[in-house]
Amino acid sequence: MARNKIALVGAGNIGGTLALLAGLKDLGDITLFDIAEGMPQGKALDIAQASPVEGFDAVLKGTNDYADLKGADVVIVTAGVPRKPGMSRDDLVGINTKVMRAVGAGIKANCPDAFVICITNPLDVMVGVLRDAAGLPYEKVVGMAGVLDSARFRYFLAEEFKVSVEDVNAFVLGGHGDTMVPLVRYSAVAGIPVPDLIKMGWSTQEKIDQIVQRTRDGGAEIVGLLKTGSAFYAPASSAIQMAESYLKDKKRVLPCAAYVKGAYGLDGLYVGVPVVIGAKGVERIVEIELNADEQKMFENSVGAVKALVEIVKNMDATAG
Ligand SMILES: NC(=O)C1=CN([C@@H]2O[C@H](COP(=O)(O)OP(=O)(O)OC[C@H]3O[C@@H](n4cnc5c(N)ncnc54)[C@H](O)[C@@H]3O)[C@@H](O)[C@H]2O)C=CC1
Ligand SMILES: O=C([O-])CC(=O)C(=O)O
Repeated sequence: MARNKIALVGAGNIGGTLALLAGLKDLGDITLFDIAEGMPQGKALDIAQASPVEGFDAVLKGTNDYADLKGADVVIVTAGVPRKPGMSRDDLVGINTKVMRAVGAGIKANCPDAFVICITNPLDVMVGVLRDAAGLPYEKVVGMAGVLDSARFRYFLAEEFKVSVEDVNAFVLGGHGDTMVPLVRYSAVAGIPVPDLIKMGWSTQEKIDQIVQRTRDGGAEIVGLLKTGSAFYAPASSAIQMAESYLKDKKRVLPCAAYVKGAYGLDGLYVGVPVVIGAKGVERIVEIELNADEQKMFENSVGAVKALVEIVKNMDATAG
């Protein structure tokens, strides 16, 4: 059987990490695309030279030509600009909208059958712009954020409870911004809900509230430490988990920015909700019940995403 082909559009911090992880996990052949000349070629060669040591067989190619996306089964998009300290993700909307349109056109022309995972920020809005530019079916274009936000939440909870990260389940819904909604009620250790663990004296409501806030600020915490860019190891791991679920038809239930029409009372918007990812792409939107508080927070987050969608529309109107 021929190997799958993974195309990475954007070969920067996340793109390079994605290429290494895809190799280590034997996901297939890897093409690294970037507009910077030489850089994707250099990273591809470097990772190829790690393959004999790590023991994986993959064709690694670096390129500046969209035609090399032909035949890609999965495309992961990180092209664009990351934020620096003092900026919000939303400040990237102008510059990254232009990049998403160029990338979408490249995907449309070369690999319209691929499953596309967008990572570029501001995520929920960028995945919509990318989808529209690529013209792919909605279920084949999805955004990565919820897996990352939930991983941060899980990590902080595991630290607090002094248990393995593997035994902590948690969900973060909504847009990938300051309004994201870490769902305490749906978070659990080996099936024991966090509210029960508080009753059992494992933690306090106050500490859990602090963890919720640290999760919301998770990206900014790393931007503040790195100073020159944003997180890239955990974002790359998160997108690879989504790609693997598609390629292996694992049907993982993962929080992703998916196109929601009907569920959650939404009328067609990309926003973070739990979905099932399998061979058909986003195979199902999982509509969980939200209590009044959770619903209010979710609506607030949806409102923030919609406001940014309007900004993109206004940019277009102004540009004529
Ligand atoms: N969704 C999420 O949870 C997360 C999203 N991000 C976002 O991911 C994006 C990438 O982050 P990094 O890899 O750290 O940035 P980076 O700056 O290291 O890499 C971005 C790459 O995109 C390339 N690029 C720029 N314009 C391009 C174009 N038109 N076509 C192709 N390539 C182009 C640049 O040359 C650069 O190599 C940023 O927008 C960042 O905010 C970062 C972390 C988490
Ligand atoms: O904070 C940022 O700009 C990058 C990002 O989205 C994250 O790490 O969650």
